[in-house]
Amino acid sequence: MSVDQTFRTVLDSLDEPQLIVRSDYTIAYANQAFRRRFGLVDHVGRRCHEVLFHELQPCSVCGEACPLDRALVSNQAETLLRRELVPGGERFLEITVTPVPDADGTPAFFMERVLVRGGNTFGAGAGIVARSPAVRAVLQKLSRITSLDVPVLFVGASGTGKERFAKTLHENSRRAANAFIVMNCDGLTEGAFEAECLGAVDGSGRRQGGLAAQPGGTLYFDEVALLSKPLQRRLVQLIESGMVRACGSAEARAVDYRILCATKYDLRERTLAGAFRKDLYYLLSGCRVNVPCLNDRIEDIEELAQEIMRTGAAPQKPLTTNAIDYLQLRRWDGNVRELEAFLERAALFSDAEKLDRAELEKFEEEPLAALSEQRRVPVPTASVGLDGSSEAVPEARRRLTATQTAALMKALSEWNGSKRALARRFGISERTLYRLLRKHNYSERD
Ligand SMILES: Nc1ncnc2c1ncn2[C@@H]1O[C@H](COP(=O)(O)OP(=O)(O)OP(=O)(O)O)[C@@H](O)[C@H]1O
Repeated sequence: MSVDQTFRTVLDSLDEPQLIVRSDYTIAYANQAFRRRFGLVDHVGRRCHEVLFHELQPCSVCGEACPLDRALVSNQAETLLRRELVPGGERFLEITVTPVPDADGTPAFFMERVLVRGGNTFGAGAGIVARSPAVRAVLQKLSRITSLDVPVLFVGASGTGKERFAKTLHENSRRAANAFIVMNCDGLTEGAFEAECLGAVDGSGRRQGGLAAQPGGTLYFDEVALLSKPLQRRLVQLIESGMVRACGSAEARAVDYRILCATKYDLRERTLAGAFRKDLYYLLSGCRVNVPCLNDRIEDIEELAQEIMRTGAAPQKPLTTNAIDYLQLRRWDGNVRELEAFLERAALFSDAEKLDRAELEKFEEEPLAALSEQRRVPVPTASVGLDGSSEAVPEARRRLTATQTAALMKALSEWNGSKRALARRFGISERTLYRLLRKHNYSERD
């Protein structure tokens, strides 16, 4: 059964997410509302349980009731409410499956309407992609601390989404209606800090505006590791007392802001080296949220890619299944920001109507990771608290996951270039590549 253009147009005009599904659960069509709501591009041929619940087996095999199975037997519409645990809470999917009979009365296909009902979902509606366990764990952690006013330290490599998660925390907190202010700590002067917090000095020597005048928001210190020593002291005062005092003034003013900080550096190392105040380290490290590298959350890549296509500045172009496979197997040492830049470059400059793997490969650049490795740029490593406790800080890992290794072995059979170029493409050293080849008994004949 194929879905003709007129039928597609009708389905796309509906506001409710609808799938057209065959009795073997494969999707013949997903309307625009569905694709928008569940973030799908290449859906045709995939099965509804994969798309909705990320299950490889049909729901009934996984011990869940299936409205399609029921509709097959009853030959009438069947509705089911399915509870799902999602980051920070739960949600309910109301699924109604309606058989559409052919001329002899047997179901030719099924219409499957999927509505998201109620539930309390942290980050819902904020466009946060959280299919991977790693990001779900982050949202879970954030949901626990959203109502507290404690300072939070976001730790993760550049481009992983520290600011995005911090903003989501703000938007889910009681401070959501007030400002979310970003302070860039790199090169921040005491004067600029005071002006931001207490307002600018007017002609009569009085301070006007500033955060003290618009209380109740969230203050995000971007790259807190680079804050100067005098400002570190003032940040300690701000966290401990909620007050800021202008230099040379006896008067302190309350700055009612929740403090969030972020860094890609190992703060413990900086503290041990004397570059970061111990008291500030302890104030911040109590509530630390590690934001994982994109290489450690490949389950998110498909939806992120679609989100980027949908919201980016470049013209929206569909990504084929092999393009998604490629994005999932490639390394992203520049994290989500690199994915955004790569897809926007391809969407902007490609002449093709849709982007497949071959088209994407045309827009590859020399991986920065290879260059930075040559220059020995330090990357954040595992962090151990001053008290001896340890927590893994995301880092650009040099090891491939099992899926990536399998992909590499597959890519090798089609690869025309040098081993060196292949190793670079996968972000590993040539030595690691040869070690993997030996491990997998790969010979040139293969
Ligand atoms: N889970 C996610 N869902 C949707 N978008 C995401 C997600 N994670 C990251 N992003 C996007 O990735 C981009 C980079 O995020 P962001 O600027 O917050 O990174 P960062 O870690 O603060 O980077 P830097 O340390 O360089 O300041 C943003 O466009 C952000 O919206």
